[in-house]
Amino acid sequence: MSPVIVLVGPPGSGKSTVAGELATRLGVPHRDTDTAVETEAGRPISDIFVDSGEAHFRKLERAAVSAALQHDGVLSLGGGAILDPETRAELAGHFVVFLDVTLGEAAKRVGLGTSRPLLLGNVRTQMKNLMDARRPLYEEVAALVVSTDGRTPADVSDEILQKLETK
Ligand SMILES: Nc1ncnc2c1ncn2[C@@H]1O[C@H](COP(=O)(O)OP(=O)(O)OP(=O)(O)O)[C@@H](O)[C@H]1O
Ligand SMILES: O=C(O)C1=C[C@@H](O)[C@@H](O)[C@H](O)C1
Ligand SMILES: [Mg+2]
Repeated sequence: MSPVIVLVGPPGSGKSTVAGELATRLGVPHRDTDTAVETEAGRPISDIFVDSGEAHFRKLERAAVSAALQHDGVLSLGGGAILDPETRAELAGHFVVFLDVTLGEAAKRVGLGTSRPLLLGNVRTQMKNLMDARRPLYEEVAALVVSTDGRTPADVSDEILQKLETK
């Protein structure tokens, strides 16, 4: 078994939201690696970062990605999961979709909450650094890039399902 669609992209690109919509429309389960890590650890990601550090979070995330790739349905990854070379290698052969978003739109969507520890401080600056560094990695693993600016999760899902049918 393996997921029919895997979504990657920066925070605020809409991976979790769109994956939920795709799963509902396809009538299959939705898995999200951030949720899996939180369930397994029994605490929110923001607490894992503060108490145990990012490196520890990345270890938990690596294991969660590997496990989730053994299940069917639609899978959304955490924004930084593709930083891991083993994860990128494991994604080969899957239908991976990069949800693209501009800096301004992503910053608006994530707001100023504390649930995304890597964006604390100046959200726009952190987001810009993170997007610049990761864009080549998102592109490397993706079979399809879908722009999400000015589009609803339903519009984004329509495009992905249409491409899935003709792939
Ligand atoms: N196409 C869209 N248009 C407008 N708002 C959106 C769109 N997709 C998602 N959102 C909103 O943006 C916010 C972030 O979406 P979501 O949590 O799905 O992003 P994510 O890519 O999973 O982020 P993370 O990497 O932090 O898990 C949510 O409030 C969601 O409702
Ligand atoms: O972009 C990132 O590195 C992250 C994104 C979120 O999905 C979470 O996985 C965590 O907050 C780290
Ligand atoms: Mg998410």
